Amino acid sequence: MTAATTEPRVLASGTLDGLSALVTGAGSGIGRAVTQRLVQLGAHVTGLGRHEDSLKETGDLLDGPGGYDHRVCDVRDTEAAAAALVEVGESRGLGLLVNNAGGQFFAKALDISVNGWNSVLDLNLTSIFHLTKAAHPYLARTHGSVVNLSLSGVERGGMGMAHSIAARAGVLGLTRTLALEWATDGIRINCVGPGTVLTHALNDEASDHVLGNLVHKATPMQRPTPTADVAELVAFLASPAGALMTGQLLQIDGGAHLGAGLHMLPEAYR
Ligand SMILES: CCCCCCC/C=C/C(=O)SCCNC(=O)CCNC(=O)[C@H](O)C(C)(C)COP(=O)(O)OP(=O)(O)OC[C@H]1O[C@@H](n2cnc3c(N)ncnc32)[C@H](O)[C@@H]1OP(=O)(O)O
Ligand SMILES: NC(=O)C1=CN([C@@H]2O[C@H](COP(=O)(O)OP(=O)(O)OC[C@H]3O[C@@H](n4cnc5c(N)ncnc54)[C@H](OP(=O)(O)O)[C@@H]3O)[C@@H](O)[C@H]2O)C=CC1
Repeated sequence: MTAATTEPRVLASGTLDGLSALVTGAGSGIGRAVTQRLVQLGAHVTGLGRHEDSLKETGDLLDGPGGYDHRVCDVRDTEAAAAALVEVGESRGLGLLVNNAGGQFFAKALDISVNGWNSVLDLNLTSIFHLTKAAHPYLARTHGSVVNLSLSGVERGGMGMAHSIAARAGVLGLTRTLALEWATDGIRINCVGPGTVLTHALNDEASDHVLGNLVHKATPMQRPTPTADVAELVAFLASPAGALMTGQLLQIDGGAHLGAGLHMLPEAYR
């Protein structure tokens, strides 16, 4: 199954002129699409990830008036990730942090070891707490924002994803709490919950049969979420049009969170 090619380009060019952004997991999939769109709209993006080659490839694919550089870093090394962010903040300021790096393995809760649990929680929750906290002084200066990549259905549960759902529900709680605590600092923080996005990463994790179930049975609109749609939503939240959006979970999923979603469909992950 291959990704849809829809390219929503709704925001006007120049919308993010001068914005300084940091995107984790910028070397592939959603993170790469977000980086591409932010740069098209005029932002300067620093991409973070563990693999130099894929981060460089993102840079090679960019077209637009903004700028791009990258840092190789594992976000689970919370000190190194915070240091990379501070370097960006000190050198050119920071107006947007996109916590996109994440993922999990699919397993029933009874088959998840303590180590497996911790590795997914470290990646999808703890790293976000540390990086977002490190961003506070810089975002306060710019009245900037944070976008956390979450999951469609995060408020309901997801078969085979106990660790990941628990982590993302934690991120949602963190998001709503920081939206309250940091509102008077002028900082906004939101979650975007994509449905099935046919990135290479998901294709590697799930069979065509599973992907077919996710798209055709678990998604009322019966189509996957294109990376470009997610990217446009992230850009919207970072733009002046999103100036009063904070503490939100925006699910961009063709209705998957409503009830026909994977949480209702045990066979979705088999
Ligand atoms: C089918 C439903 C689809 C839902 C819709 C879509 C929702 C979400 C989509 C996406 O997120 S798309 C992106 C998909 N790609 C990924 O998620 C890949 C990312 N995964 C990883 O990077 C790694 O798996 C990890 C989660 C970071 C773990 O990596 P780490 O290097 O820390 O792991 P290990 O050291 O190898 O193992 C740690 C621990 O975990 C246990 N474990 C690993 N895999 C499995 C498994 N498949 N089942 C059970 N347990 C597993 C492993 O055994 C280790 O535990 P111990 O053995 O030491 O106890
Ligand atoms: N695809 C989908 O259907 C959906 C995805 N999501 C979420 O959206 C986000 C992006 O997913 P997607 O683009 O599909 O997946 P990808 O695997 O393509 O993207 C994840 C990116 O994060 C980076 N990354 C992973 N672990 C680390 C780490 N420890 N430190 C730094 N960077 C890391 C990876 O690069 P590298 O390996 O080089 O470090 C990779 O570029 C994830 O959080 C995912 O769970 C949510 C809903 C649905």
